[in-house]
Amino acid sequence: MGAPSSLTAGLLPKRNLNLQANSAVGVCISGRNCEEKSHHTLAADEKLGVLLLNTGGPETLNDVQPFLYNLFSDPDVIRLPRLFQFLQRPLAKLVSVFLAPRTKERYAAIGGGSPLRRLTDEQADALRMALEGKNLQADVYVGMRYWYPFLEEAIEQIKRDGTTKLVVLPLFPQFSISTTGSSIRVFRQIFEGDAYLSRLPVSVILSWYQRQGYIRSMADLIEIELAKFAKPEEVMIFFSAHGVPISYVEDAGDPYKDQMEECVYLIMQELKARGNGNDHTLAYQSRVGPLQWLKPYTAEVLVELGRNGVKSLLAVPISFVSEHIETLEEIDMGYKDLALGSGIENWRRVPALGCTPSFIGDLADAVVEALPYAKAQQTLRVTTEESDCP
Ligand SMILES: C=CC1=C(C)c2cc3[nH]c(cc4nc(cc5[nH]c(cc1n2)c(C)c5CCC(=O)O)C(CCC(=O)O)=C4C)c(C)c3C=C
Ligand SMILES: [Fe+2]
Repeated sequence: MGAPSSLTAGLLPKRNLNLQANSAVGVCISGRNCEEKSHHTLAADEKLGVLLLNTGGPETLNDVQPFLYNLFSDPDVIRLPRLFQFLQRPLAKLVSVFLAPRTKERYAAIGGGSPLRRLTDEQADALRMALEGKNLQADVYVGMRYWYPFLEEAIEQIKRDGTTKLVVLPLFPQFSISTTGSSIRVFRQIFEGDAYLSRLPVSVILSWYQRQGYIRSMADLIEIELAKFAKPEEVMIFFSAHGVPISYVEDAGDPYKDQMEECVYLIMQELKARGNGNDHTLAYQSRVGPLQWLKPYTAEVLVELGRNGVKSLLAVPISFVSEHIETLEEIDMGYKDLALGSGIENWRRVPALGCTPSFIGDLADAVVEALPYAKAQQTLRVTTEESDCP
């Protein structure tokens, strides 16, 4: 099983991360304690559901502004002091209208919309089949935070289908308040006060970046791309993670940065164990707005590497498991042009994991391992002392 999860090492300080109120879920921090592998049978009358969480993305250019409005209306994306929270929606309107024209151009450059819905549906199908291969019948649902199919719709369907046990699996390897945290908050709000849902045993996988199956799948993809360079040993492996404002980490206790660093460390360890001694670096992309975000910024590091004489670079998107605008446009177009203009001569990018069989198989294992932790009417406690995982 994966390396010890740092999630439990105080990475979710009790300070501000508001995940501790009453909730009808158990927590399985997958890859850490849930060792009993892949052998779980459901009673004949049980109906298992797996809910995949993702952001969603605009499917057409007309969807872009309302998608951005939904995104910036999220108090976990623009975090306002309580006193100013009445400004959230007007601000979301303003920012979404301001950003829409440029964002539309960017979605136009990747074919007129986000592929995220199609790709997530494909992952859901692949996961359902992988579970079937482990003799586990499950309905796999997709719940998007900011666009169709919305999380709320997915939960309605889960109820309509008479689900008797649910595993919640965010498609983000690392936990951030702005991604998994936001979806789980909404999930809990919906569950509270609903008679059926509050009795439904649920297991939430908060992060899974340390799972061996995921780490090995990433290392496989990196090795495949490395082999395409003329001199693989001279390639700089450049991990580019989605950024978040620094205040998330420093003030709100977001474990995202620590998990990201540990994730990169584990992938590099795996590559080293396979005999790859490449240099590597981690930087953060996709900054929006005037705040300071996690540093170093991807654009700045690329320029610096070019200036320092790095000639071959392999970009590895590390916070995403499917292709979307930030891989297809931001990295493949923006950062690639910048790198080539800065002196880097050989550029390649590792594809997102998508439906890579070893990866989907590992997600299926994570689901199976989470099952014993499904609980109803429990307190969702995710700090060191209070995790439900033994
Ligand atoms: C780990 C993944 C992500 C983190 C962390 C994250 C934080 C974050 N994002 C914004 C602003 C935007 N996000 C947008 C789209 C978008 N973001 C993610 C992932 C993370 N976001 C995904 C998967 C998507 C959908 C991509 C698609 O193909 O549609 C957008 C719109 C697109 C763009 O401009 O790039 C914005 C804007 C903030 C402010 C934030 C942290 C606070
Ligand atoms: Fe985002």
